[in-house]
Amino acid sequence: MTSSSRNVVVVLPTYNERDNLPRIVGALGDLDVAGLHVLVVDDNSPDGTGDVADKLALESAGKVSVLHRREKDGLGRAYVAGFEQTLAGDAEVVIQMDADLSHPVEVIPVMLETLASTDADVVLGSRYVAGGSVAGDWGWHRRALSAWANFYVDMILRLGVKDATAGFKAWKADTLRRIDLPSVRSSGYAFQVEMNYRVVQRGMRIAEVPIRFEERTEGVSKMTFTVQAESALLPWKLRFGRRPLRPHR
Ligand SMILES: Nc1nc2c(ncn2[C@@H]2O[C@H](COP(=O)(O)OP(=O)(O)O[C@H]3O[C@H](CO)[C@@H](O)[C@H](O)[C@@H]3O)[C@@H](O)[C@H]2O)c(=O)[nH]1
Repeated sequence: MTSSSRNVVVVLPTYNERDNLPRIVGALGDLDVAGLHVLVVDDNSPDGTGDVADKLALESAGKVSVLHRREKDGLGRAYVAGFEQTLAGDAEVVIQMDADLSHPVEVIPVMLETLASTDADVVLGSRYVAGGSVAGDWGWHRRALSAWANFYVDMILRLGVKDATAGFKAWKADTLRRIDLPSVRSSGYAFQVEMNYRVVQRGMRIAEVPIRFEERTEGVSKMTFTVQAESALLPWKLRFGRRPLRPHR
């Protein structure tokens, strides 16, 4: 395996993550995963995250690369751009994770093992299966909002997953190839739900492995009212819109 092999590509979307990025890239570099590559997708962050990413890429001997986008366009579209660039290469697995260290890098080998040893088409890091948890500093309102979001999504879409809004996933590259990525429009929580919906709609299987979700210590969440409103509407659009939920191959 050479340093430029890219069997497993971790896609990290960044918007104002200057302080977090070196830490997460360092933690990923310490993992014992053959052919692991990191693709940072930065939306021209005003805090200079793009420059930090370029420096990390220069120092990485080909293990880190950067996709610069012109302006902030939402987490969902940043992922889609990163996935599309990755699928043009030879990756077998694509990991999606936040760059703010809220997702535990040490679970990546578990996710890879689950993808390799089960019939799962995608594995998600779940806060709500046995063994999963959220950081103790989550206030009651955040816990309630997250629990409500999952209840709401399950009530409308019946996706069969405990943590439908989770943002930490390991995708078989072929699973992503079977999803019509250019037509994915949503962002934030809604992006996670829409991607799960696409998987289930195509008769593919989602597995969940437990994670502990940590609260970010640097920078701020980009969650806005618009993102929350989009998330509230999306399940109805998926269920009753022009692309209703119906498994097909
Ligand atoms: N490139 C780019 N990156 C973005 C953008 N918006 C957010 N990001 C990046 O996407 C990651 C997550 O953004 P946060 O704003 O920190 O998300 P959150 O509120 O903590 O929500 C997370 O957890 C939810 C529940 O699991 C998820 O539903 C949600 O998608 C996200 O993963 C971070 O690395 C952040 O820099 C954007 O417009 N462009």
